[in-house]
Amino acid sequence: MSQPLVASSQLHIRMALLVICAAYVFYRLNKAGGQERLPECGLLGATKFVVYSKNVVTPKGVQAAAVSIMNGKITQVKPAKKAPRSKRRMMVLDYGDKAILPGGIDLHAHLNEPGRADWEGFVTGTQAAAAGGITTVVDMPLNSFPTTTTLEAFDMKLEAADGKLYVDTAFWAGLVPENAGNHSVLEALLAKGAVGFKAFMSPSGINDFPNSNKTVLRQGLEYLVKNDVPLMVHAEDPPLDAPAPEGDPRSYLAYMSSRPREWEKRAIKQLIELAEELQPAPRIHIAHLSDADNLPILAEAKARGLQITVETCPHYLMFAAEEIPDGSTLFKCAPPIREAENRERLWAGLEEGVIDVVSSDHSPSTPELKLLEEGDFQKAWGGISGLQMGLSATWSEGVKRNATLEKLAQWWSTLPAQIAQLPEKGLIKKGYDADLVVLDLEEPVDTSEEAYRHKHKVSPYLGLEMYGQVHATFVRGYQMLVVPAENW
Ligand SMILES: NC(=O)NC(NC(N)=O)C(=O)[O-]
Ligand SMILES: [Zn+2]
Ligand SMILES: [Zn+2]
Repeated sequence: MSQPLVASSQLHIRMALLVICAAYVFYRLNKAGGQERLPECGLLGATKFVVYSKNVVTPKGVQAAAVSIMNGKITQVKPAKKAPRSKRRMMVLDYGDKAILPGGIDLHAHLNEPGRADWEGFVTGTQAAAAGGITTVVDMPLNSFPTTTTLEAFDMKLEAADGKLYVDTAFWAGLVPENAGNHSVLEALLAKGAVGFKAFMSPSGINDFPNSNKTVLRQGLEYLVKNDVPLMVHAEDPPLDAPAPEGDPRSYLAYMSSRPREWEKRAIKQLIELAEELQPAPRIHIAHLSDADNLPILAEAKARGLQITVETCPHYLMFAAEEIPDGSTLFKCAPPIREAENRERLWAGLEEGVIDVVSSDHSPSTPELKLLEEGDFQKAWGGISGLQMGLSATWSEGVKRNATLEKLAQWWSTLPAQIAQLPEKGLIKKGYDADLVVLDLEEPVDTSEEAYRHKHKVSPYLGLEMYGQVHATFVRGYQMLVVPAENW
């Protein structure tokens, strides 16, 4: 039965995107933070237009090229030394030497709706995504209430998202001990359009999303392999008798030591074992890798042909434990941000392709739960707000380490599209969705609170000096104006 099921589940994935897209509300975002409903969907009413720049990131490399767009699709990518002239029926947007990349695809964002929309929600979450050059968000199954582990909960997700999305949005379903062995539930969630499943090997911080051990993961994977869909795993495996955190609750180093490297290593080893034990080979996606010590075993596993993919996050690539002030719970996340030396090895892992993708792991809460005044790392909510900043932060830090635009597009768009199996996304290529981001590589990013479109202005990225400001974001040909044209 596996063949038809694969086809039908992929068809449904596509349909779910289309259904949700049809329910879009399009706004032009203006700098004052207000919203203006566009009279018509589409760029100033145009369904056919051209974007041009001297630095378009195409599958053939960075080229001076004109990208023709019609009805939300890329119809042609034509190398051209100069921008074509606008004609009456064909507007040309000339972005000069700014970079044009395939729109960012963030595989890991907690938008927290329904149930905890006071933490974020679809409106502010997807507006911030557009402002940060992200054209597709894949929403996490937890921190919303209910968690997306049942059919009813998935329906509630879709209903809650209806009419609130500014970028394309797809959904992970949750794999938990209660549904892992119930394959008809997993089947139904895939049929609804889930791109895959997410599981935790450590407590998730949310009571109704319990963690799974290897046996539970195996139960779920036995079904998922038949459908060739990914299982994304929070890979930290704390021992049952893990001691309570010790020391000053405001100390960052005490927090970091309370989630030691062994936890990640033990989890990743088990995931590699599972990938080896099961036939056909399961797709296992390791969420938010923090500990670079795991890179050699991951490289080996990949070299053996296992379908393991790896994600890291901008905060692991940008920050370092030595620089995190005590009491600064803005930086609390799990697994923890480690030392500068570890960060450099993560960059090398990305460069070598052992780490495939960068995603935000945007996991905001209300400001109160971050306990910013007490600065108590043990009690504060674990999760960093950063969906809007992830792409620019990766560029800003990457360029210091000789990262190229081609790599940036791979980490943030091409490979995420492959992992989530989103057809026709992730490349600037004829026939693909016209999802584009225009970046000014040298311009300082506006990291002010006013520019931060998330619900709460609580993030370690605020006020930082970063380079690579987003100038425009196109979602299937619809322009989400971020910087008003007069400021280009
Ligand atoms: N419940 C969460 O949002 N958890 C998240 N929290 C982090 N990363 O600190 C995560 O993805 O593990
Ligand atoms: Zn996680
Ligand atoms: Zn997460």
